[in-house]
Amino acid sequence: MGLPRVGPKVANRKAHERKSKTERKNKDKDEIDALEKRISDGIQFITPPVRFSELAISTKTLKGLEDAHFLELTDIQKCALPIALSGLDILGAAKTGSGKTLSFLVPILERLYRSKWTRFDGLGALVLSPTRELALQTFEVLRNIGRNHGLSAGLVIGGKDLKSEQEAISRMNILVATPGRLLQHMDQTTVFEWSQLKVLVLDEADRILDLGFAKTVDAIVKALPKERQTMLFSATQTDSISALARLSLRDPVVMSVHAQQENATPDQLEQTFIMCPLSEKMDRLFSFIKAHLKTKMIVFFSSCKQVRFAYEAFCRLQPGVPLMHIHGRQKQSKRMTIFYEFCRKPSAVLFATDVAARGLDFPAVDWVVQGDCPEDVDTYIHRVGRTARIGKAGNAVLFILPSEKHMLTLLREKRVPIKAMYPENRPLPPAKRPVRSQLEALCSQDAEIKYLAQKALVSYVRSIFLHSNKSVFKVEELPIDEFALSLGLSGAPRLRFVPRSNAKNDSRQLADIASDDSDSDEASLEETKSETVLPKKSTSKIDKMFRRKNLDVYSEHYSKLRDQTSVQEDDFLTIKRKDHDIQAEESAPANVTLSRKDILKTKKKYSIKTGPRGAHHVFDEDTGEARRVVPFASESTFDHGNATRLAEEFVASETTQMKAIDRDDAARQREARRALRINRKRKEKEVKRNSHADKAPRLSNE
Ligand SMILES: Nc1ncnc2c1ncn2[C@@H]1O[C@H](COP(=O)(O)OP(=O)(O)OP(=O)(O)O)[C@@H](O)[C@H]1O
Repeated sequence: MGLPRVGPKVANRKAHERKSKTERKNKDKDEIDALEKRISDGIQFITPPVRFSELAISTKTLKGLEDAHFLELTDIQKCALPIALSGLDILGAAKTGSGKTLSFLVPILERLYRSKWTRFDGLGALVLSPTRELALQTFEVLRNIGRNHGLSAGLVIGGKDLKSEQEAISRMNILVATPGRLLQHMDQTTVFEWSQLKVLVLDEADRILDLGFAKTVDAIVKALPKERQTMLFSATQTDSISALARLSLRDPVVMSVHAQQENATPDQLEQTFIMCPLSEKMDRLFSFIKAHLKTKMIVFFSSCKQVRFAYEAFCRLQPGVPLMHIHGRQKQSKRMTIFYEFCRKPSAVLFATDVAARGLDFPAVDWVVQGDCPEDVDTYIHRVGRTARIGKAGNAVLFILPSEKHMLTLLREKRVPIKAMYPENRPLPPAKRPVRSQLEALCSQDAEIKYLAQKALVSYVRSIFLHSNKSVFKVEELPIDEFALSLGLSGAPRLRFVPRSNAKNDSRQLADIASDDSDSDEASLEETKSETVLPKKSTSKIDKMFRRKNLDVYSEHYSKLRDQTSVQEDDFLTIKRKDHDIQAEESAPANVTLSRKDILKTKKKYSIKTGPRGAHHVFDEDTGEARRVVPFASESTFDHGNATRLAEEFVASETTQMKAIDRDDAARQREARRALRINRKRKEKEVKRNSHADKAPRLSNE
């Protein structure tokens, strides 16, 4: 058998293909030579470019940009692109929504194109993003503008099958990745090769460097080749020299595009604050949503528990606008669905944690509402940056407590122009749609809402306790009981970590909190279980009943949460709290096994104060807590009695107790409502008095 004969037609086609391939190669080579010359001549620096077509970039990239309707450069792009295209390292800061993404994606495509990178050359560029959502968004932009190049690009963010990622990753020329998952591949994927890498980008660099990613990023950077271009971009610039040194930037060009401008936030962004007591927040938030039904709004809270409570409670109150919520404890697929759904809706309210605060490009957001005071000015800037993007108008409102008013000074110091929504020297007008009584009703009828309200409260107070800036966040000034009432609860749960003046075990309290994370439902659940619904000293039957009833709710949630969290593959989406003032030494006791002396002390204290004499106890070796040993009854000693009678007796006693609890609950709610009524009337009178005073003729010296 000979070789298969090739017909003249096929041979012609192959020859034609070869010819056009050679022509294409030659054309590319000519273009690359011309581009290299323009770049080395520094032509781009002579006349600052206005349009993408004026840059020294390939026709393939230019076409991709034009097809995506990117024609003119934004300020940061005008500054960064000529420098990045010439291969220099960059440290870039520019306002939110100013177009930083293209400032590094275009240079990546160009660098690989000019190096004649092929799919067989392996990894050429790496973009690190702090969150999966941001990575996905960057990847989409890259796919859009890079479609005419023959390069391969991959998204490495976890949440997907590691094996399938492992197979694909070795073929990728450009990767957009979150640090945790990338490091996992560097460790475990043997075929993954990065020794030729030319460009490294850190998007939202300050966050990647500050918030718990440091070690991961260190490990990644250490493994990458030293000869590379490195670019860092953020809306708020990091100035930590050590952080930058770790990334081994070579004489980076530092650009702070909007540093000279009067404001650190977009000029077309209208920023206001409402200073109101904590106990009025829910009323005012709901009223605000009701007053802006035809708009698209993001409402930020600092923990996912607050997000969940606001979302679930407001859903039941049906404000008349679609409500959504997004936080770090949801499954990745769910977050994606919510993200796209919110993008599509013409009007909607999205309750969110700071997982949505950075980099995400939600189109046409009218309002950013900050339901609680952000941790610092940078977080404020990133949150409000979800609106007023690329020259569009936008509005932001910050709900702030009177005790947090120092934050306003900090904001103004950092050139954030924020003004009061209502005149500061007068009392606030009453909320138009108060929801307190509805929340009360919800809490008493719906165990889930009550559970979420308790958790939201604990989590909020904890977040205030953990914030490092004590001139703004003063946990001791929080009106916790009033806040509890405003959430619909009949009282505040016990909060072990709220500092008390005579607290002897402060370090232990601190340790309890340090071991928790504001966005970590599961971790704090254990604590909340023991703190809020299982007060250790409660002894009445009602207390016991209350404990039993709520434990069911908790345990149901607990198992759901366990299911939910077990499918999450990596943890870097969880917002990690930044440098709060809990020192390592302070937090140590949580994990330290108590000394024998300490255990003996605890044993003694317990037996003297509380233990029944002669009872048999065991002591937990780790915590030193004493438990009474209840002996099992033996077959012979256990009196079974009549099962039906026992059951009837049990049901009867439980029913009596339930009724007692209901009566007690109703009385407490009546009392709370009465207090509210009195308060409201007092305020109305005050407002009336003030308005009369305003209308009264003024005396003048003239
Ligand atoms: N040259 C341009 N012309 C028109 N639109 C642009 C241009 N560059 C970027 N955009 C659009 O502006 C929006 C914001 O861009 P981008 O997300 O890159 O901003 P950013 O500065 O990274 O924001 P953040 O700091 O919030 O992450 C996007 O919708 C993007 O498509």
